[in-house]
This record gives sequence, C-alpha cells and structure tokens, in this order.
Amino acid sequence: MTTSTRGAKAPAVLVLEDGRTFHGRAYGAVGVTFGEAVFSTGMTGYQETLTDPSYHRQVVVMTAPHVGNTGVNDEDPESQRIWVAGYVVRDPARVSSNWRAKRSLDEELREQGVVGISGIDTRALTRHLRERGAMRVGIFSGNALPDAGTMLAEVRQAPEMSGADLSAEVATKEAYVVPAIGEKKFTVAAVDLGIKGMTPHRMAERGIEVHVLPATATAEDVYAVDPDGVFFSNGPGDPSTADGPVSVMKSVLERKTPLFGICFGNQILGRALGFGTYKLKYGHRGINQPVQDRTTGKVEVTAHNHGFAVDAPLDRVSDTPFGRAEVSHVCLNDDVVEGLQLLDQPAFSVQYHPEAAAGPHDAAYLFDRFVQLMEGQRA
Ligand SMILES: NC(=O)CC[C@H](N)C(=O)O
Repeated sequence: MTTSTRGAKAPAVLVLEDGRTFHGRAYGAVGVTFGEAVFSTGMTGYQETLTDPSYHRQVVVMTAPHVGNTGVNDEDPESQRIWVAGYVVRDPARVSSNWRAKRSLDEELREQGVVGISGIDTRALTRHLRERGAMRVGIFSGNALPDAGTMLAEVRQAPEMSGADLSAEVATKEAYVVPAIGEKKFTVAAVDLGIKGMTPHRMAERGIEVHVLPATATAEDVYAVDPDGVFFSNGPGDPSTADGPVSVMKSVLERKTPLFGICFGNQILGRALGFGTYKLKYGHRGINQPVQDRTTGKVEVTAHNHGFAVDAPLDRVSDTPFGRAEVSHVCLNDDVVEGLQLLDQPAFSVQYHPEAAAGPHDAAYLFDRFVQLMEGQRA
C-alpha cells in the first residue's frame, strides 16, 4: 500500500480556449502545460492511457471520478514514458492499494514532469466538451499564477490538433525486432506511427516475428525485411498530414501484401483508398465503446482513442484504385466508420484497439484474421 505525499497542494487553474475556467489543486508536477482537452470514459486502465503515444499533445480528462486507486506498476505501461500533455481528475486516490503497485500515480506524474489538476468538476467539464467540442486548454499551477487574461491568451496561442504531424515525435528512431513467442510462422513489418507495446506482443503470441520500423520507413525499408504481412500502427496527430505513410501503404497495396492497420493505420488505409478524413466533434476515448462487425453481425465492446475518422459510405461497396472496399465495422453510438476491408485483396483495418490495453478482449479475433490473410497468401 502506498500513501501519496500529503500536505496542501498548490492552487491550479484549467482554462479552456473559449474562456471557461475551472479552479482546483495541483496534481502531479507543478507548472504549466497546454494541449487539446479530450475526455476518456475508461474507469480503469489509466496507466495504459497515460503511456499511449496517441495521446501526445492531449490533456486527458478522466470521467471516472476516482483515479489512482491501484497506483502505478511496472508491467502496464504501453511505452517508455507518459505521453499525455496534462491530466485532469476529480478525486485522486489518497491511498493506492494493489499487489503490483510500486508507487502512487501522483508520484509517477511528478517524476515524469506531467502537470495535472484535481478537485474540479470533471462531469461539468466533460459535458462542456461534448457540447462545444474538443478544444485547446491550459493547466496552470503554483502559488503565483498569471492573471486570467494572460492565461487565456497563452491557451489561444497553443498549436491546434488539426494539421498536427506528430508520429515522428513519438515513434522509434531505430528499427527493432519483437521475436515470435514459440514457433516462428510469419514475419511482419510494422510501421511505428506511435505503436503501443501490446500490439507487437499480440502478434508475437501468434507466432509472428515483428520488425518495428520508424515512422519514416520507406517501401524499400518495409520490403527489406521480406515480410509476409505489413502492419501500420496507431499514432497521434491529424491523419491528413500523413502523406509519407500513405504513399508507403499504396506500395504495399500495389504488391498485394497482406495488410492490417489499427487506428491511425485505419485512417491511412482510408486515405490510400481515396477517402477523406475529418475531425470528430469530441472523439471516442475509453474502453466501453460498442462496435458492430458488419461482416458477422456481432457486436463487440472495444477500446478507443481517436479524434479523427474516415469519411467512407456505410451503405455501399466503393470502387477504389485497389479494387472494391467496404466499411466492415461501425460504432453503434454514432455510426462512425470503425473498420475498412478490401474485397479483392488481403487488406483491412480498424479504427479502435483490438490489442485491448486497456480494455475488453472482444476484438482479439482481428489479429487472427491477419494471420489467416498471411496463411491464405501462402496457400
Ligand atoms: N489512436 C490513434 O491512432 C489515433 C489516431 C488519430 N491521431 C486520431 O486522433 O484519430
């Protein structure tokens, strides 16, 4: 059991770009931070959220009122560091209790220099973001805060998420290999646009040796590993900026190599097929989103983290430069495109997170589908 450092926390203020302001106390590091304010509806899995590189430059508001109960362990992070730009919770746990906990969440945020705020009405903030949409935000903490006008001006100078090209900032600089667990059956080239650690692990569990390549990998780099399949990962930023990965994906589609994409990878497949992408009003983030697999009719409960989506028709098969394509998965809350599948070659993608870290494991079958595509290509 770890008890957080007690004592009065410095005052903190959260300022949205439309001027709405919330007053609370510092949580984690004391200082100033800016980002895009988004909310996550996961009641658990905060370590996976904090360390998901797709949250780079986002200030995450937790809708669950009590956060930090199970502390921080060394097993659950999805990458080497916390990526969120800031963290907003209503009521942080004063005591963390779990057999795996090594330290408190407050301590971890402080050690990693992540500025947060607690003690604010996160329900009111979430309702505001749902009505007005995701927007820029600043958190200011400490005993000497700037005046309200200065804080608001600084928030309005922060960069927007639309138009942000961020993959190269979070992805590996050097290629590395995640070995297959057990007998090696396939080799996959995985283009890292902000990959979560669980994703190569889910492939390795299925006998795949995963060659994780930097975001700047070219088609030559991909084919240099002689892959049976190619994977494009999740990642932060606006998919309309990802021209490099889109052109690499087009080369993969031209060669008809089995292809799988997750999240940013789904948006890149959308663009490679000629569809547009657009920014959602407030996005999907959490581990309780209902999605229907239209190829089987089954509904699955899934983990999401996306602020953009693919603009593809739900009601018909589309003709694309790579043959016929259809929307394979759809979100049952709002009909947003959650998956794409090609009908004339082995390629598909989903907008959500079958690696399930955190989240329900309903969608794990998608990794098996990728294996089947690679088996089919060999047969
Ligand atoms: N998790 C992801 O890959 C997110 C993709 C993209 N950055 C979005 O917000 O939609």
